Amino acid sequence: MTPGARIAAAVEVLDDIAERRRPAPDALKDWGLKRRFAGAKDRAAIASLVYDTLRRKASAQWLMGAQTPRASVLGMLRLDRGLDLAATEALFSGEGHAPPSLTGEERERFAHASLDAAPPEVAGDYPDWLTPALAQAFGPDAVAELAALAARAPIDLRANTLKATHAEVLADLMHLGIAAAPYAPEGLRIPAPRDGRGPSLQGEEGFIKGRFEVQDEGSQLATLLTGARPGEQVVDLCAGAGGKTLALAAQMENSGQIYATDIDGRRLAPLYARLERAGARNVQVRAPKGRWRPDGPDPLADLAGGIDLVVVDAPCTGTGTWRRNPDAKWRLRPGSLTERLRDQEVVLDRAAALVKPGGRIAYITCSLLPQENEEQIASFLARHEDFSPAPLPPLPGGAPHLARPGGAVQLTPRTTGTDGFFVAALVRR
Ligand SMILES: C[S@@+](CC[C@H](N)C(=O)[O-])C[C@H]1O[C@@H](n2cnc3c(N)ncnc32)[C@H](O)[C@@H]1O
Repeated sequence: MTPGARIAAAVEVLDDIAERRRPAPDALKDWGLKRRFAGAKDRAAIASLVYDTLRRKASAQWLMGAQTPRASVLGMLRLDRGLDLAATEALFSGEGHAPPSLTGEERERFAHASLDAAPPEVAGDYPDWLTPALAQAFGPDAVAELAALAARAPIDLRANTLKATHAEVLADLMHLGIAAAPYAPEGLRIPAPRDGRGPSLQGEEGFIKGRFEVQDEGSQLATLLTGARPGEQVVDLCAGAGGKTLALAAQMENSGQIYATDIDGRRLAPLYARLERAGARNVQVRAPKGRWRPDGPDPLADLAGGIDLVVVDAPCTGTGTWRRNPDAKWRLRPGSLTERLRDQEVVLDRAAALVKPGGRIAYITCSLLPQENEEQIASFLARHEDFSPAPLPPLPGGAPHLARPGGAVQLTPRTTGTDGFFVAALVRR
């Protein structure tokens, strides 16, 4: 496909996403199924155009003065890819499968419009209903924080110390331009690929042998902040596919016991093979039969009141991961925030019943919203008088972060260079 034809394809996929309110991966998959002629490089280039456009959707549309997918792509080419008018006109040539040529107005706006007078939600590329929450979280830095969340993320890996040292994984993957991650001791980083197409890590021998996992540095730091120690009895209450379970197993040096569960047993399915590959031997998967309900059978019933540490990697809006999932920011609705807030209350109350006196809860979200973070903790403390805020272990390498009430921390792309994570610790007196 020519570069122009790839642009036309991206506009078509964005049209589908806008008109049918479809998730970007589904729209891209459908497009690919109907266009078998497109090769892997074409598909990757189109996906990268689509995701980059979604990252900058509000500012691109403002710049071009129109709310169409075509305007969004044009604005993104200038704001994100830094293309000039001549290069853009060469792509929008109107020839073959390329999109139609620029109109006079498009040419004018592309060359001269600016974001100088753009409101915060446009300059920061986020849905306007979140303005009050983000202003509460970041004050005058809200736009800068959200702009950093609209950039492409690097690919982060974690050396699995149950199988290999950090230095060994680094040496194994030198051909990918990898370097040590800035803060997480076992972290490694491949810079954000320019064309959005990362290396195929799943084919690396080191991955197949479990010597490393793909995991954002923020997620690695959050796991360290749980303070899980070798020999402890730990519940990973929202284990999902087990990203943090695997990191916890390595942090605990395969000793003590981790009980991994989730409300939805199906989500735990990939965990069995991942544990095997990673050589994690201190994990028991306790899958519920069907979906766990507060009034149904509890796969953790025998553990009540006896656990040193319950890790609550809570269901949340995922606002902190918008770099990797830009589609999600335009799909998020106030109703889903309300639902997540209710889920978080349920998991936290479930965690409280498992902790022994003197034991802890580590509460983690990948959200930037105070309602899901410090406010959720404040409301938990009001419901559970036997718990108090506890200090977190120091962040490795003096990783910069934002301080939150009760010693909690907020990591952000702008401050820490990671996905946005919130971590708080609570101790049962
Ligand atoms: C942020 S994800 C977990 C990600 C996972 N820990 C990882 O690191 O890969 C949150 C998980 O919480 C689960 N969840 C939601 N409500 C729950 C509940 N009441 N009890 C346990 N798990 C719950 C969801 O099914 C989802 O898998």
